[in-house]
Amino acid sequence: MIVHPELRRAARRARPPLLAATLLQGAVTLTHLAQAALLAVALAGLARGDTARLPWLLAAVLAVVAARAGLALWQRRTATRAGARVRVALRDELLARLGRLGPAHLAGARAGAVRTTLVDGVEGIDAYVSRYLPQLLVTLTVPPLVLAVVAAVEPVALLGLVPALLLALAGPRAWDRLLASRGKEHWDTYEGLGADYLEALQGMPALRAAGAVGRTRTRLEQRSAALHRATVAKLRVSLADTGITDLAIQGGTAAAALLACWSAVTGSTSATGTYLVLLLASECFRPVRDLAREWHAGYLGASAADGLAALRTAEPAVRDTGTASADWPEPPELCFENVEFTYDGARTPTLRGVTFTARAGRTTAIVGPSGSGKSTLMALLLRHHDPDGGRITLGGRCTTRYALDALRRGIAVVSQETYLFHATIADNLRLARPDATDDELARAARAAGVHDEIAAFPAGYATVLGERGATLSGGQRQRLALARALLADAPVLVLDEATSSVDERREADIVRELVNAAGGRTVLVVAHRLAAVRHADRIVVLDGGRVDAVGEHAALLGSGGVYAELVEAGHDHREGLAA
Ligand SMILES: Nc1ncnc2c1ncn2[C@@H]1O[C@H](COP(=O)(O)OP(=O)(O)OP(=O)(O)O)[C@@H](O)[C@H]1O
Repeated sequence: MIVHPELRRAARRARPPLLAATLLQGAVTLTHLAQAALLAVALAGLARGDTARLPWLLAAVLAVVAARAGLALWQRRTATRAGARVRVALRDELLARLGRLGPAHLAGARAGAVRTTLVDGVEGIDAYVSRYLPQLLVTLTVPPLVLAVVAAVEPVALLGLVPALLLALAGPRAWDRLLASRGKEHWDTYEGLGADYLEALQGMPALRAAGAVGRTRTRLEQRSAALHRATVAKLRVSLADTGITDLAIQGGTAAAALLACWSAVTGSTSATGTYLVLLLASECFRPVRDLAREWHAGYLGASAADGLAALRTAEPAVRDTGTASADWPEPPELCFENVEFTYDGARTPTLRGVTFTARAGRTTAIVGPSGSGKSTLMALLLRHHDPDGGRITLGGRCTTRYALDALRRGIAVVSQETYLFHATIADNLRLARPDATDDELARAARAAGVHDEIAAFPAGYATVLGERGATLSGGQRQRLALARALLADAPVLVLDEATSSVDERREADIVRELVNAAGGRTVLVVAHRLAAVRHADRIVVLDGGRVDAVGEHAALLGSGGVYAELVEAGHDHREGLAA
């Protein structure tokens, strides 16, 4: 009888249908009691040779059976509705929470584990809440009622029923802690296996390239074997639990029957009373038996409760306390003012006193050696983290004063990791703006340098992409993501290595086209290859988390320093390739 607070909280979301399902479950149980009473009267009549009322009694039994069938169907439907309400509300809440947690949380969590919690964990909660909980309430109320009736008819039978009932309900509680820990063990293994499989599937090209497919298969087999062991261990405890319940039920029923027969033989009870006790003794345990059955359906939910609670209550890396909307009348100016930042657990700061301004409606490039902190700057701008010192302002206001959703909607981002969905090209583009016309799609795709290729596909914009855009080249994927960002029509556009999969000559053209298409937006371009950013209005050079220089291409090149070294390194690399 594990009632985790998370499960109680889940149940509160569907109180009315759950209450109705519980009452209907109670009504179904009462039909069993009514049937037992009618049969007891009929059997007692038969024993006395009185058959006059028999047809009526049998007709009443049939009516009760029919009523039960109807009530059971109604109950099942109501419980399913309650379960669906819990499931939908819980998934919505968890997805919203994941959205708020943002990439900072996902960097530390495994996608497969989160998927398992969201899908299987929530399904388990549904079974627990819609099936186990109503049955639990019925089990706690109906048997005492039956005992009261038995006490009125044949008190001595209580000597068999009460201890057995107490044993059936309280005995398995001794296992609760073990049951909970085995359930958790099983859930953790299950979650880990799900995460491993997802990772192996997504990383198959890398595994194949590294010749590691066989090793991964062996590891997955070991994980599967561990899951099998955890399942058996869990079942063993669960079966011991069920075994005790069954033993108590059978012992209690037999003892009550013997005591009722003894009363009948000694003549201290009427025939009707004896039959009633015999039949009620079995009915007294029916809810307990049903509870044991529903427990197996709800056990997964009870095991997943910790994981769900952890996800639901995980704290985002930043607080969403701002209220300002990000509807700037003009593209906003962006300022980094003395920004300091160190990742959790890192020994050295990633950004040290970064100060620069990206002018409104202009293109600012951020360049620097690998690891200099370019992507971290973008992560701070989008408030995946907040600076430890200094501040970032957009349109003259600190980013923390904007509502997070509004801020992120105001900044369209294309990063080096694009995500395309298993849907048509048009659907993928319209993610950014569902009401965009076909002409607007084509215009954005043209600016991103991908329209001609789309038009050359037999189905054009109706071409269905493989999962994660697997049926496109890396460059095509990036350019589609660029088109999507342009369609979003946000006043600030961030291109974080957005064209790294495009060949160098094409990259410079695309960035130029994009900046034209961005038409007065405030654009930030992070790029390794300097050809792509040499025409930017302003270039910020980062080195080791500090701003090394700010200026235009020619001036930066002329003054030597890190920028000139980067340009030089680019030349050397190209010459090396050409040689
Ligand atoms: N989530 C993280 N947790 C801890 N350290 C991180 C995290 N992300 C980045 N870092 C560290 O912060 C530093 C800056 O990384 P960042 O990705 O911002 O550099 P970058 O200039 O964008 O590099 P690149 O050009 O290679 O993409 C690196 O030393 C990196 O190891």
